[in-house]
Amino acid sequence: MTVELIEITKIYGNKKVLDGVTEKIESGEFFVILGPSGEGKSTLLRIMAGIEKPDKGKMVVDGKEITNLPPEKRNVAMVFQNYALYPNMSVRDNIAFPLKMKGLKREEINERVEKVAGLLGIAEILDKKVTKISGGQQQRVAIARAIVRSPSYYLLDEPLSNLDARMRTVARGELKRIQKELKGTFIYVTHDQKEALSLADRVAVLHAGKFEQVSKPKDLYDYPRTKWVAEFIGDFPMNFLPGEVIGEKCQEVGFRPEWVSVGKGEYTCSVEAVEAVGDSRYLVCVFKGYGITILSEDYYDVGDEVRFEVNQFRKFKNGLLEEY
Ligand SMILES: Nc1ncnc2c1ncn2[C@@H]1O[C@H](COP(=O)(O)OP(=O)(O)OP(=O)(O)O)[C@@H](O)[C@H]1O
Repeated sequence: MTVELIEITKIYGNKKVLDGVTEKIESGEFFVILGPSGEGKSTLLRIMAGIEKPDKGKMVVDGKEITNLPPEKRNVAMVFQNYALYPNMSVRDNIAFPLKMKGLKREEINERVEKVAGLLGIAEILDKKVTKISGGQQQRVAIARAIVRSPSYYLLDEPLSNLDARMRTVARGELKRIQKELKGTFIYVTHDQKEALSLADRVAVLHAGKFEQVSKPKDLYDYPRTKWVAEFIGDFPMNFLPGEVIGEKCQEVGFRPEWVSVGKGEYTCSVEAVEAVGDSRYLVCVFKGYGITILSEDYYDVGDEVRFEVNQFRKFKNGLLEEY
């Protein structure tokens, strides 16, 4: 189902945490809200869940306004960071709980629980106590419990954060597969850009109370609309130089560390620090008095002079991307 946010505003004390957030999330979309800590991601998700009320603005699901509906009337699935399973119950009873609350018949409950357990690969542990299964399995049970009711939309707040890095990558893949099978509208909050860029159909970057950019992951990386986004996205921030430094008639140019060729070209910079990643290295350099970072496949060390050329760049004016 489509989820529309219209001018959502939230004020705590004298701080405007959300300042008119507006966006239409399409049916079946995997929509990720990305932003640094404290920008209001969880607040926005709580408003979408109905746990919190906005000071201004509306929320519309499939054309129907639900701004003032409490969570239990919204048919929304929520998976939060600190999922709480019922420790005295089996996996099966945990997943079945929301259906029992709804008063469904036993056969229907069993059928739905088994279907969702199959989807999440936890069919074999249905009769175990939740205290006797691993953290990763508990996470899946929490997801299963949230999705078993066939909700209208799904809210996920950093649901994979207590898994280790390798498990997290596997779990991401599974989550994406589940979302496709369910054809669900997933709204997922994270501060982890790798997670956002690998999961999302579209990413919304939340900054200063607004969605500063809403784009496909690749566009967000290749065409950041503001300097702030360009510096926030990427292992290293985008490099910025006054246009004239590389002979361009514009206020500023921005280029990513890998948008250069190293070992040839008309420019020279000196290496101040090196960060090795796999078989490449980021060279943190000084170029004509400006700090830049470039990616090299060859070995360079601190103090070396490096030739390079810029293969592509973006033009910026007053902190905004010029039209492309
Ligand atoms: N109930 C509340 N009362 C007062 N201030 C709050 C309340 N909830 C959140 N805030 C403040 O609103 C801001 C946004 O908080 P929120 O938890 O939404 O951010 P976030 O982007 O989700 O951060 P994180 O990634 O760390 O969870 C913070 O400055 C926080 O201190």
